[in-house]
Amino acid sequence: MGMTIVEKILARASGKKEVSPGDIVMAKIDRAMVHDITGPLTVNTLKKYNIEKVWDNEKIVILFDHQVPADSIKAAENHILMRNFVKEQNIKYFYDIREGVCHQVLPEKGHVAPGEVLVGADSHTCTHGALGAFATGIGSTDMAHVFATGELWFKVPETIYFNITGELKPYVTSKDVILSIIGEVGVDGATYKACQFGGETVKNMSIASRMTMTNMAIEMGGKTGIIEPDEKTINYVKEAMEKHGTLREFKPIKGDEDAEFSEVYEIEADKIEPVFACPHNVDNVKQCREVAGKPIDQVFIGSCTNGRLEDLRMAINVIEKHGGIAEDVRVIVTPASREEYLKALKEGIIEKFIKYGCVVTNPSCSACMGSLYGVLGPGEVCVSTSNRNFRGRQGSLEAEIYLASPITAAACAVKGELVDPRDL
Ligand SMILES: CC(C)[C@H](C(=O)O)[C@@H](O)C(=O)O
Ligand code: SF4
Repeated sequence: MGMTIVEKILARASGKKEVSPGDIVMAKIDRAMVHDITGPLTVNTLKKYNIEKVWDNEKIVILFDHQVPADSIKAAENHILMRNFVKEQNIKYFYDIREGVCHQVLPEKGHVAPGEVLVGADSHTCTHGALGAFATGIGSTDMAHVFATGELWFKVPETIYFNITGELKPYVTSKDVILSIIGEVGVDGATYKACQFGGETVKNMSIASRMTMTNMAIEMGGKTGIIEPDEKTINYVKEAMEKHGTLREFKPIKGDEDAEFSEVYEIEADKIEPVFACPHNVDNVKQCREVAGKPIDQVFIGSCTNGRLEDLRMAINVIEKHGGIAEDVRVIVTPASREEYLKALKEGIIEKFIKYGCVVTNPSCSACMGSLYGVLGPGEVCVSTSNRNFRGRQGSLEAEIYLASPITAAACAVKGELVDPRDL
């Protein structure tokens, strides 16, 4: 019987010829990542078990993104603890407060390659599956095991295949595709499954748009999101590695022709409309026109879902076309990384955001989870390009978050209310 890409990656990483869903395997880890919030727990667990040396100081990536620059004494203490650990263990890849969100920084610096196994102490590690790796979020204590041994056990997941064909309509983006999928599947409809996205629509997407899709696999319970590597993937990865001195050999893997999926969804791209995930669940997905007209207080354009150059471009185009943002709406723009920020700066995008009265912040998780700034007060309504809209996610339990694409979010910023970008 044929194997899916995920099965083949896990088989190779555990030294087996064949694996099937449900098998327990011990896999070798190619890259392991912790950030400023999850790292301290991993380090303290290592200390508790008297582990003196990590398994490989060149395969661990440590990065600060959630609370940067430190916004509290607690955050500053976490940073100190992690900086000390980096020195003590001679960790080769350490990115202090300046680089941006882990799920953009790792791919762009060449830390993710097709066919590899990547674990991160962050639930959106599934993002990296857009590059054809098996990538998944794990807990900080499991991460301590990885830091100590370079291995971790996995139950081989079943795979759901989303076959997406046809062309997306104008004003519809990969964010609308993934939100629509989650609306159909439900927040727990893919629990512990690998969510594989394919078809000509995905093939035509940029790597950034693909990352938006795999990023949100966890929002339907997925163990990972994955897209088979193609020429675009290989070029992206090689370029990133060459640019940052992380060049290494990697062997891309694709699924077998006769691989078995637990479910297959056929999705027609031209039927997808601009949508919002409405409060307070990611699967509460409605067409923009169904909820249009509600006044809003804040718009957040950023995060590991939609803070990349193409997202910033899409947003500024809408704002510029309509001559600016509504007077009483706060718009927070956060590039996902320093590199994306610099590119946007060179293109003049940042200057335009500032000119129109948007607040442009340093690359970070920013307002995404209310852990840094852009916190919402009671009764406030926010349109966000991020990936979670749970009660209290960005501050007050009485605030409301509508998730949307950068085009839709920008349209709402222009109008000062929920709107379908085609109706501006
Ligand atoms: C802080 C971190 C553990 C958390 C996660 O794992 O996802 C955060 O990034 C989030 O998006 O909620
Ligand atoms: S940007 Fe948001 S979703 Fe992504 S890692 Fe940061 S807090 Fe988590």
